Amino acid sequence: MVLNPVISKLGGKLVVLASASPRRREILTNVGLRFEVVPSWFKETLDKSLFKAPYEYAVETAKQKALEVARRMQFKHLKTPDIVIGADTVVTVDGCILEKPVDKQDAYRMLSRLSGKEHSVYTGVVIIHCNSESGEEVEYDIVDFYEETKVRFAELSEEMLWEYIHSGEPMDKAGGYGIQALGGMLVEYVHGDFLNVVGFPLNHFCKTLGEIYNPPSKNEVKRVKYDSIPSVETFESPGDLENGLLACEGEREAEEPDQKDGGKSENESRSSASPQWGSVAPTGAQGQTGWKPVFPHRIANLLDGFKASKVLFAASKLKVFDLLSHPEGLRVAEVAEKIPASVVGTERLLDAAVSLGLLEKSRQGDSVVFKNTEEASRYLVSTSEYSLHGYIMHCNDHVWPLFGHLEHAIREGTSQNERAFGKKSDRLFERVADITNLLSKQQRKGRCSKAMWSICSTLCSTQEGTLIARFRAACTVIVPSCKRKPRLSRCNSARNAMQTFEKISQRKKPYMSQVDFDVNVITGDFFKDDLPKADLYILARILHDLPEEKIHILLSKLSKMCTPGCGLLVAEIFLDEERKVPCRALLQALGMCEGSQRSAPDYSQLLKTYGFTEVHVKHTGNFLDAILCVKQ
Ligand SMILES: O=c1[nH]cc([C@@H]2O[C@H](COP(=O)(O)OP(=O)(O)OP(=O)(O)O)[C@@H](O)[C@H]2O)c(=O)[nH]1
Repeated sequence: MVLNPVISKLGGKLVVLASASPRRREILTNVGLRFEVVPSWFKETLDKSLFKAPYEYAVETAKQKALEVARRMQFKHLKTPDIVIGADTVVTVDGCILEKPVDKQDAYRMLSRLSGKEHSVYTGVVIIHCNSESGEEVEYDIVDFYEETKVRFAELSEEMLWEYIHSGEPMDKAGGYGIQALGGMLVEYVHGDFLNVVGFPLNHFCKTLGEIYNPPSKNEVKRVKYDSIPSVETFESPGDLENGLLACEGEREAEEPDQKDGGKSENESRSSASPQWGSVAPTGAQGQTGWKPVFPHRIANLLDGFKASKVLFAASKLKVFDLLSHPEGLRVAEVAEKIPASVVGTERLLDAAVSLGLLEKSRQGDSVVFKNTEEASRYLVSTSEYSLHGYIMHCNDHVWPLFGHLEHAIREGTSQNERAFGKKSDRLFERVADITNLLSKQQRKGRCSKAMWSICSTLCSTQEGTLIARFRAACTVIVPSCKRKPRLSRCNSARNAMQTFEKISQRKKPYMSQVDFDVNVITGDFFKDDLPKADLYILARILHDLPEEKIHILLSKLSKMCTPGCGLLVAEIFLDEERKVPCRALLQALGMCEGSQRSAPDYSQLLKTYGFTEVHVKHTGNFLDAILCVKQ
């Protein structure tokens, strides 16, 4: 392309736009860029008081949006994009940052503030190059910039303001107006890049690409190791709501998205991810209607997805990751001998695991050796502290056969236990026990608890001296008794529990060493047996798979046991309110028996009827989300 040789340099790369903004998509599509759209789930709630200037806030938000997508794609979609583009647009007036209005009143506040004045529009843009070539952890080369445009509004009459607000246009736009449409009528002048106001400074973007590809100046490229990426909490803490130098009084910029009645909530933003999660066929500069075929990455990945899962399962079952934790690595023949398996089959398995990023392959003299990646050592070795081996085996031995009968499950609306295992059983844990019947009693116990244990490992981990309460053969009710702090006060108990959950769900530190209470293991049946007394009860992956009447029995029991101030932490995957995401919850539902997946507000409502009041909801993006309640 003569007009922009830089854009054409991106051809053949997997470019991802980490934005739900239709305007950004259109601007980039119009110049012939081929890309996928994966809207970011990053919540725009960074503490504004931490930034010296508004553009720094916009750039950092753009960066976090893009990084969230880069990381999610790598782990959830098993593919690393080449380039991720993120952007964030804010309006500043009188030292205040205005984002998207949350409702009509908020739009009114913003627009009346802009009336008759000049303001600045900043768009922060981040271009991330994801570098996974070295076979090590993905490195992110981050280039960022911002663009400022000055805009002056005419004096706006009340009538004009309200008519514009009632048009609905302000709601998903920074500063509450769309310069490209009706909002253009409010504008007296624009100094600077018009498209920057619309949400994407195209000219600056192309110049930056030019600098990167011709070639980059080392000083401008910040190379960031994956490990060193600052993890920004996407859950709003009360502190975020209270602080914020640049957040203006009376404005609701930092409110919980689900309280917004106008702006795009997190749920909406998340749910828009699915339909757009595919290749965008650009109309191109030649015309608006010409569709060009593009490779359907998403469908291709889905086609191969089951094979990739099965490679993970088979390698885990054959204890390949245990063998390959050997520091020097092993040759194919050595692995084959130890498994034991055929050399040719082993080689295929190891090569496939390398291609999936689970193993590393290198040359040592004349031989080729395989060893675990860091991630495999951490999560796939059966004896590792954070091992997911039990969960993987549960997926292989139980979930996999069930999903082989998915068409029947859908036609009949029932779980396919009988078809898969030749035996009717209506509860998950009984089924887990069924498939372990072949094992010795001791092994059976281990298998059940291991499977559930590693599913719950985002919540807790074993350590000498710590014990977990087990009911119905699976360790899913956890009853910590605060021995060192005999009884926490109501408020402390709640806060401590959630902080604990947050720490352990981040998977960064040895979980239980962070926990300041002891945990007792009690084996039993939580429907029949008495529950032990505790200050905090944790129901991890229990409620979703229970029918209403069993939920009632369990929650009534817990409600009776809990005195005011006692906590109940429910860990499940939370659906969004429109039941569109997360994918993991909806896929899990396909194999469920009598239960149902719920959203956080559904759980909150359910628990309320048993006297538990919601204190905190945590969407982790991990295996489990959590809702913490306190008994009133
Ligand atoms: O004149 C206009 N000004 C601004 C816009 C649009 O406003 C939004 C700005 O919001 P943000 O940068 O947070 O982007 P989102 O839409 O939330 O999408 P992300 O997924 O990237 O967070 C942006 O859409 C601008 O296009 C406008 O249209 N006209």
